[in-house]
Amino acid sequence: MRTSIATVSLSGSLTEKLTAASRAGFDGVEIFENDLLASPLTPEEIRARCADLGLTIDLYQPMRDIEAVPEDEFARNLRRARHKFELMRRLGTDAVLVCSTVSPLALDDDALAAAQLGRLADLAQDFGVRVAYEALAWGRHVSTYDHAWSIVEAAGHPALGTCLDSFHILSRGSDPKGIEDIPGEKIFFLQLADAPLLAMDVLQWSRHYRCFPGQGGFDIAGLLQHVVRAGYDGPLSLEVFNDVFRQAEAGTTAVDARRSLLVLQESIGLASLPGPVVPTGIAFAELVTPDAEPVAAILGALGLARTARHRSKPVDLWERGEARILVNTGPAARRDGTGLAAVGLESPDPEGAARRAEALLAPVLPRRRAPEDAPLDAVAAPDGTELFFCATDRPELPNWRADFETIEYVETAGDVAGAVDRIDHLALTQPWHHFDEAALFHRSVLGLHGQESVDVADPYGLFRSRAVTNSGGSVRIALAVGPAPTEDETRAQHIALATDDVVAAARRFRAAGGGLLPMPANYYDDLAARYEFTEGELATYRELGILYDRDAQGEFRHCYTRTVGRVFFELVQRDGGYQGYGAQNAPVRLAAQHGQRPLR
Ligand SMILES: O=C(O)c1ccc(O)c(O)c1
Ligand SMILES: [Mg+2]
Repeated sequence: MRTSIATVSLSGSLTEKLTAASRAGFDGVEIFENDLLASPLTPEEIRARCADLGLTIDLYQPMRDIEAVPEDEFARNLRRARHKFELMRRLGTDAVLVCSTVSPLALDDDALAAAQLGRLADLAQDFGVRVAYEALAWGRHVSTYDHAWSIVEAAGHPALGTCLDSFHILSRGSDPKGIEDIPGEKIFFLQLADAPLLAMDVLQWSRHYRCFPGQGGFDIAGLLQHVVRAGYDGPLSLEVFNDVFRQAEAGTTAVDARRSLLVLQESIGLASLPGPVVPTGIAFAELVTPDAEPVAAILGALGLARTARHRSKPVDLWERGEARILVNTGPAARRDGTGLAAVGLESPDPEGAARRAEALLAPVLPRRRAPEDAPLDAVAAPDGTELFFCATDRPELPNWRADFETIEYVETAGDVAGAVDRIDHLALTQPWHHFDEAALFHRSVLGLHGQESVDVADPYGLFRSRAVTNSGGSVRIALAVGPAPTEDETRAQHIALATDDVVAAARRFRAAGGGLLPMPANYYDDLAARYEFTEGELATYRELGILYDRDAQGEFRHCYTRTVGRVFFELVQRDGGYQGYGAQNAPVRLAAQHGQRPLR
């Protein structure tokens, strides 16, 4: 099906919006009246610009407060409509959206509404225009799709149909099954928007919190299935009013939008994409740093050993069990300081994973960073993190480890208490305007499941986190966004290493000279009130800065290292199937971090 996007969904000037929509691969746009009013371009120029960009103008909108009014008022409305139909002729678009009225002048009289919409359609027909009547969820007398349809049906005019908007339908809790009772050719337009499930005034909800399908809590796929069964064959058009997207870069938002439509179409069999290849583990995390020394000191204290060096680049491999961390001191690091730059995901089919990513508009990175490197499939995540699809030590596939030469190192004793053995999770802080996009990206491109989104208060604002995981939990990525007093802190990432004895791990780390993040005494007093601990247990946690959480399945104990540049490490002990990440403790941890000066 053709895809379209309302200009209101994107930021910038009309030209910027159109360019972004075209680059992302949309077939058409809905022109929002305010975008046209604010544009220096004439309607003819807008029409030409769209044509140059390969975009059709599928809808002009909105026309408001037309129907069910006293005759003298309606005469004025028709006059206004005539002006807009003339404008639409210049724009070269033949469909207009009319929202159900919110005017205090409007009467609760369906017969009058039908008669006046019929007369509007008469006039529209003279201009070759079709009128699509949409029920706003907060319409004065008409607020549900079935009510709007009954008025359109009563009017019985060929130039009058209905516009369905998933937000208005689902926010009212209407049953979308009834859509199948509307003849497909009378559904003149379909607007799609998702939204988080919030209990709030529906107008505010609609104007500020809409998001792209798959990013909220509505069953957009289910609704779309009813619309398709009704026989609708017009465009799938995204109409998303969202405070964040209004400020984000239009190009990125448009790609995010198109990705959401592709996934939506795939979910109901309207598009066929290379299937998801779910990663089975984290092969490595790659840090870049201008100065390896502080990073090496922390990794060493965490019990990892430097085991190999890249054959041609200043990259070291540190490992312990299945926990592998690359430390890259190449040129990128000198530009940007210490940070997490790349993640290797163990993939059953690296090439297939990259094909899906590409089909879902992820930027594909060159397969080789240098001629002598193993050809690895890689894409960039929305936050710029490079994701490598890896096959570690599988003879038939290129192996990233083959790029590394083993170096002599002293094997630290085998089974030490508290040794880390793998990466439990990665926490990737997202730029604030990429949060929803990041969650959809990781779910759709990588085939990971999204866990519940968690909001907690941070000393400097709201900290929001949402984890995506594979079904066994061997890949866990916590996507987060939160304000912080410094730029580095808002971009901080962390690597959580799993151990089966966090107390021993923390002690060893400290004994090896590692700096643990101290936690406030008040936190432990509160823990003592909430849970019963064995004799001495809490004193140990207090001494080491270990945090504690519990869910229905099990327990979680974790502590943090000091930050180096924009990176810190967490030691975690998960017991009995605990599924979370200690979000309860995040405000305390964040406050403790804000009070620390990072190591350079
Ligand atoms: O919020 C509004 O006014 C508005 C306008 C046009 C639409 O299509 C819509 O769904 C909402
Ligand atoms: Mg709408």
